[in-house]
Order: sequence, then C-alpha cells, then structure tokens
Amino acid sequence: MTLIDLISGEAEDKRFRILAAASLAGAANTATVALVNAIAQRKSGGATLGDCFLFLALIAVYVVGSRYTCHGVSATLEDALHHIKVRNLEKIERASYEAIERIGTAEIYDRISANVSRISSSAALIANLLQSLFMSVAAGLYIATLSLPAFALLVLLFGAGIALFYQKARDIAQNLQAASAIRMGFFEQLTDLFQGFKEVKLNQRRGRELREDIQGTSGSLRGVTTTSNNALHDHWLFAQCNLYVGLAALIFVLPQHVEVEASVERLLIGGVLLVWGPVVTCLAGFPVYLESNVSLANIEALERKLDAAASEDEAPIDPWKGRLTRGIEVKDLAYTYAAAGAQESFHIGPLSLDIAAGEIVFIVGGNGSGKSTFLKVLTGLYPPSEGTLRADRFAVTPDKAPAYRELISAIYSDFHIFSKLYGLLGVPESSVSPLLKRMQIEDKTSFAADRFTRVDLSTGQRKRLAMIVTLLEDRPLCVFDEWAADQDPEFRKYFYEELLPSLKQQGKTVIAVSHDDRYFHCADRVVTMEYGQIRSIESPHHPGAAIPGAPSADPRPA
Ligand SMILES: Nc1ncnc2c1ncn2[C@@H]1O[C@H](COP(=O)(O)OP(=O)(O)OP(=O)(O)O)[C@@H](O)[C@H]1O
Repeated sequence: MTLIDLISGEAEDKRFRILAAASLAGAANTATVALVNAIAQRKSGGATLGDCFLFLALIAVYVVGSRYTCHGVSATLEDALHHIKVRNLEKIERASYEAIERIGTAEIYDRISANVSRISSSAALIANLLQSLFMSVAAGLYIATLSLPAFALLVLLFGAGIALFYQKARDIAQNLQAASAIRMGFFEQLTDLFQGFKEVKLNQRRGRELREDIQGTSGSLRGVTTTSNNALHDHWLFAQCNLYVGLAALIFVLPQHVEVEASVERLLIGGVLLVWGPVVTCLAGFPVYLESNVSLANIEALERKLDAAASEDEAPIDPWKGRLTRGIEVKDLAYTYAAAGAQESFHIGPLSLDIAAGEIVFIVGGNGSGKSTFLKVLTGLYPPSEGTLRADRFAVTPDKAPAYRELISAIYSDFHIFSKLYGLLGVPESSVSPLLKRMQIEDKTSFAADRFTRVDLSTGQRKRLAMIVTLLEDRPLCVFDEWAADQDPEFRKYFYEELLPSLKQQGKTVIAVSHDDRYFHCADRVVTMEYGQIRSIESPHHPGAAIPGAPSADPRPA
C-alpha cells in the first residue's frame, strides 16, 4: 500500500470533494497565469475591469480550493493514522505474551511512534501533490490549446522522463528500507545504553566499547542515508534537465519542423514554465513521499506479525466465572523456548503436579532451573508445547486462556507498577489506605485519583505496592515470583508467616517461587525444580511422606 492508497481508502465519500477542490485550485492557478499571459500579449488596451474581477475570482477559487484540499488531506491522513494506531493496539492486546516477547518492543515502538510520525509529516506534501497534478494537467491543456504538436512533444518527453524517474525510485526505496532497519538497531543500542547507564558509569571500558558499537551503527546509517540522499538529488537534477530538454525542444526543435508564430512561441514557453512550478513542488516532496511509503510498509509488516500472533478471542470461553474451587492439574506439561541461533533452547517438562484450591505451594530450585518459566506456563502466558493444564478440570486451551488468566493475580520478578491503577479504576481511597499502612509504606506514598502519588520507591517498597494491587484484585489464585527476595527480614517474616496464611484463610491458592529455605515450613508443599524438571515434591508438615507423582530419579539430562 502506498501513502496515496492509504489516504484514498480512508477518505471514502470525502475523496471526491477533496479531488474536486484540488482540481479547482490547480485549474484556478493555471487560469490565473493564462489570464496574465493573455493580458500581457494584448496589442492594445491592457487589462479591463472584467479582467480584474476575473483575476480576483480565480484567486478566491484557488484559496478556497487549496485550503479545502490541505485541510481535507491532513484530517484524512490523521484519521487513517489514528485508526492504524488503534488497530495495532488492539492487535497487541490480542497477541500472545510469547509473540510480543519475540517481536520485541523496539520494533513496536518504532513502527507505532516514529513511523507514524514520519507519515503524518507528509500531509502537506500530498495536498500540494494533488494540486500540482491538476495544475500540470490544466497547464498541459493550456499548451494543447496553443499548439497540439508542442503538446505532443512535451507529453512524449515528460512521459519518458517520469517513467525513468519512477524506475530509479525503486532502488531508492530499497535504500530507505535498509536505513529504516539500521535505525531500529540504533534505537536498540540506545535503549541498551540508557538501561545500563549505571553499569556504563562504573566501567569506562564498557562505555567506550558500547559507544564504539553505537558509532558503528550510526556510521552505517550515515552511509545508507547519504547514498539515498545523493540518489534523490541526482533524481531531482535529472527531472530539472528533463524540463530544460522540454524548453530546448520548444525553442530549438519545434520551429524547425512546425510553423509557430513568435507570440505563440512566447506563450508556449510561459506554459512550460507554468508546469515547472508544480513539478518542482512534487520533486521536492518526493523523498518524504518515499520515506512515508517505507514507513507504511514497515507498519504493514508489523501488522502481519501481530495478525499471526493473534492467539486470543475477544470473547473467550469462561467456564470458571472468577472461581477456582478444586484446583489446578498439570499433566506432562512441557514448554520450549524458540531456538536462538545454534544454541539449544531451554525447555521445561514434562511436568506433572496437582495443586488443590486453597493450598500454598512453593516452587524452589537453583538459578535457571526453570521456576519462572514454569510460572509463566502455569499462569497462561506461555502456551504449553506439550501436555495439559487444567483448572477445576477445564483444560486451559487458547480459547479459554484469557478467562483463566482472570483467575490469577501475579507479581512476576520483572513486575510493573502502572501509572494509574488500571483494572481497578474507581477503587475508593478508603480501600487502599489501610493496605498502604499494612505494607508500611503509608509515609512514602498515598493514593488519590486512581493513582499512587509516588512510585519511585525502593525495589522492596515497589513490590509492596504490587502486593497492594494483588490484594485489591482479590483473585482466587495468587502467584509470586521471589516476592520476598527484596524485603527486609521483618517484612519477609510478615510475608511468609502472616500474609500467605491470611490469603490461604481467605480460600486463595498461592504459588510462590522462593529461595528462603528457613520459611519452607510455611508452605503446604514444596516443589523443587532442577534442569526444567520437578526433582521432588515435599510436604514440610509431613516430612518423609510419600508424595504421589514426585519423581525420584536424577532429572539431569543425559
Ligand atoms: N525469554 C526467554 N527466551 C529464551 N530463553 C529464556 C527466556 N527466559 C528464560 N530463558 C531460559 O530459561 C532458563 C530458565 O530461566 P528461568 O527464569 O525460568 O529460571 P529460574 O529458575 O526462574 O531462575 P532464577 O532463580 O535465576 O530466577 C534460563 O536459563 C534461560 O536459558
């Protein structure tokens, strides 16, 4: 799709009015020049009062037509871009977490913000282009009325020039596409720099090496952009030469073959100069037009990826209706990350585990044993590659996964606190304040107008804010990934010995990843993971008791 297709599709019934306004503006502009030419050619008398009125009327038509065209194109383009953004946001919402992780945030940010802005900046260009096009047509007709052979000669010359121009434009578009890919790499490296700024500050060599990499990318970008700009300038020169050829043909070639009066000759030259203005306008805007088309192609490519990633129905099947009464059954469940290069990708499973409603289960194990990955599968973020996940005996299939996730309130290790309490908008301050007190952060932040007044707190305090959100959500299944890791000893004790039991008392099921072995007794069962497998399932309240389904063999891969 090109920029013109986009605007044309969006304009619908406005399309005709915009085209009519552009053609009126173009024709009025041409007629103004023709009128001035005609007055200048008069042998006697000069301009009349009628000429003066006609002149003013033509200017008025031009102003009204041009204004309508510009405003119409700009509003239509902004409407189209707004729809693109809204459509993509909906697609992002319906895409699986796994797919968004794979696509990466750099590409999505770049397409939905930078590319959309680039297209937005071309509205004036398109409006000018439309008017210039009609002006060229009107000027062509004017030339045709003066001399048909001159008209035919110019159409032949300009037609050949335009065909060559567009042929070459394809190479430039490819260059612009390459520049766009490099620009995204540049953006990723800048993100790396700012996210790791502390680390860069502590290590000059790291900073230097990262800067060298970013400079390398910037250098590549400079190379590709310079090539594109040079090619565009060469194009512009070529088009200018094409016009000179047209003028030369009229002055030197035409009179050799066709009888042309001197006065007509002058008018013809005036006519060509009249075409010159709009053509130069079009040429000057050509780079922006090409770049906008590349941006549009990028957005379309992202949309295709999001379409392929759309795994979730807007109206999922919901057999649970917000309740979990029996529990969760995991049967031979496995998940494998997508392979990255030659390295074998990590996988968990096959895992089997039953979690009864109201139970507190700790998932423990060494770093990289697959605990967080298991939690993501358990919470319906990653679809199992094999096996089944059931809640209250209903299989969590893609058509039910969104409803299943509504049973869960989770604080992942890379949790996020939203700027507003989305999902809970309208919750009264009187419900939040006691929780701020309970989490001992009432002197650090408060709650007003659907948001916490401050969220720039310490990691442990931010986790307490996340816990407040969980408590407010009041869902039957609570999942915590190393929540206590950043808490002081006093609060860690509070989490294990008071908070978790109180959740259990409310009938909630709790699954928590933990490294705090001194609190393992707070769980009903402790599931130990190793190399993506369950190594053991123990019940701290019944040590040594045989746990059904607990594997005993060494799970390490052979
Ligand atoms: N997004 C990802 N893409 C590909 N592989 C991943 C991804 N996230 C994790 N892994 C792989 O999965 C392995 C297990 O990671 P996971 O976070 O599940 O471990 P963990 O047991 O929670 O570790 P820790 O105790 O350190 O938090 C990692 O070693 C890594 O190789």
